[in-house]
Amino acid sequence: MADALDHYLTWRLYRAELDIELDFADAQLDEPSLTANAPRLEAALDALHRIEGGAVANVDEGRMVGHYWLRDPERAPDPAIAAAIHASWRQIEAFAAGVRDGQILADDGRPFTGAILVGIGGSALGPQLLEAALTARDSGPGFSLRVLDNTDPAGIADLLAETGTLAQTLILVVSKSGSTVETRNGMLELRAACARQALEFPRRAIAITCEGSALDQLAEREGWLARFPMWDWVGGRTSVLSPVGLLPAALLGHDWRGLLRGAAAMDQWGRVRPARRNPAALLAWLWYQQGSGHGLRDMVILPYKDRLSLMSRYLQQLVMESLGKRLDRQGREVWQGLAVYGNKGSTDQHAYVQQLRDGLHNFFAVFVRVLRDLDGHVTGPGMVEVEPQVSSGDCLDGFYQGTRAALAERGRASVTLVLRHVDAAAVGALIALFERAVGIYAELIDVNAYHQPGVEAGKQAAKGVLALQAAVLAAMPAGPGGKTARELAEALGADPVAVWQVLRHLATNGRVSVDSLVDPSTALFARAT
Ligand SMILES: O=P(O)(O)OC[C@H]1O[C@](O)(CO)[C@@H](O)[C@@H]1O
Repeated sequence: MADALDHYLTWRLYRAELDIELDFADAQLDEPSLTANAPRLEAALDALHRIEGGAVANVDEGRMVGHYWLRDPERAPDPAIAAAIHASWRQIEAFAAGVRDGQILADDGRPFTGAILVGIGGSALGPQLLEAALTARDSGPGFSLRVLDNTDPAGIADLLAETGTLAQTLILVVSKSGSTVETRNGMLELRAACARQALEFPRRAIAITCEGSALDQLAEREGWLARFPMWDWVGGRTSVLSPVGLLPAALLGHDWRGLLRGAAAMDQWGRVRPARRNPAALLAWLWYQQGSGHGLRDMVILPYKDRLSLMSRYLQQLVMESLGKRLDRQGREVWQGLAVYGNKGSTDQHAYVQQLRDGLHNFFAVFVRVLRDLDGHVTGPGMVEVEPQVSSGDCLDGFYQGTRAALAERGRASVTLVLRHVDAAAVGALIALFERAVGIYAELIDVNAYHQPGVEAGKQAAKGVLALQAAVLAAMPAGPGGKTARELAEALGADPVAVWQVLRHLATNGRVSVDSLVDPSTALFARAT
């Protein structure tokens, strides 16, 4: 009779080269359904193979999907692409070394000591994940990275206050399209901050964007310190291993080539056949089986390591922007998706694990277990015995094992990714694993994982709001007295609720005057005095 060890070994995938294990023992996968669905999984792997070979997988946008080439340029279908990737590596290496060795200096002749990265979505989440995962914080003050990823004035003010002088700060403006509003605003705010500090913005500004984009043109025109490439065959949410993630990582002194090595090794593993032995295929199949192919169960990401706490935020974009689609590739309405959330264990145990175990059964868990308790630390505190012969790390691992068992006891599925430690190769491998699983799952549910038509609606509507605001401001009467939102809306032929919403924001910020904002039907608005 098969015992627990046999079961574990049956559902364990392990790669010695990476020292990474995927433990599906509690994933509730079963051989009969895997066998029955083997042709679908093999077909998905065939499709991924074609994508890696340069197929135009993003059909709507007529684009190849080449993030796999970023860590293995020789796979690119066009030698010019491989050459461009290699050239970007050389540029990253030279620039980061120049900054770190003090050959590239700020305009006051002193070294740059940190950077602010301005970007959003895929142009910020990857660098943030890498910074959090790979920066050893006890090795003294090193190069710092702050991220401005919103157009929130209070957030911008906080960041500027924390940074203080920008004299020793590089400003990395990251935008694939080069036209994202939040990123443009962040850049303009930092440009204004430089002007207030009598600093020249272009002397510290770096653009990472597609050649010829509005941002690229601006950077060229103004002679920014450097320009790094992005390419239309890399999606924003899979751009972390392009200059988007690699340049910040290199500036921080991370082993960015290790990231690439780890990702390439995972890709190699992810090409294994049959699908039953393939880590990405099995992970994708778990998503499919748990959510009945419709994302009916959420994926809860539970890394038991503080440095990986941004994994869920990173994966939220990768998975949800890729798979959350109204239409499938045949144009049928399918309303697909896979919700992702999580923070870190054991912290989450004191937040929502209660519901996971005892409440609504609408999820499966992805545990990340890191075997080495302390890693990448130059000095460690030594083992503190929190109980006789028990360390904090023993408790953390105990909580992982306990939570996993407690969930399994209630019939809740999980998979555990086991890493020896959090180094660049392991992080690169994790990124590649999820990228591949997304690609395979998209094939299984027949959606285009590489476009994001849904995010356009909100952007267009926001433009309408700003156009209405301009019209409202132009129509604003001078005081005393004033006009109500309804009167202004009638004069403009606009929706009175929309006009009220614009006015209350303007009035709260002193941009128009108002007698009182208590009653939307009687509030009188006039030009600010
Ligand atoms: O890098 P960009 O072009 O500024 O885009 C930022 C983000 O915006 C999106 O296009 C969604 O609005 C993401 O896909 C992307 O990562």
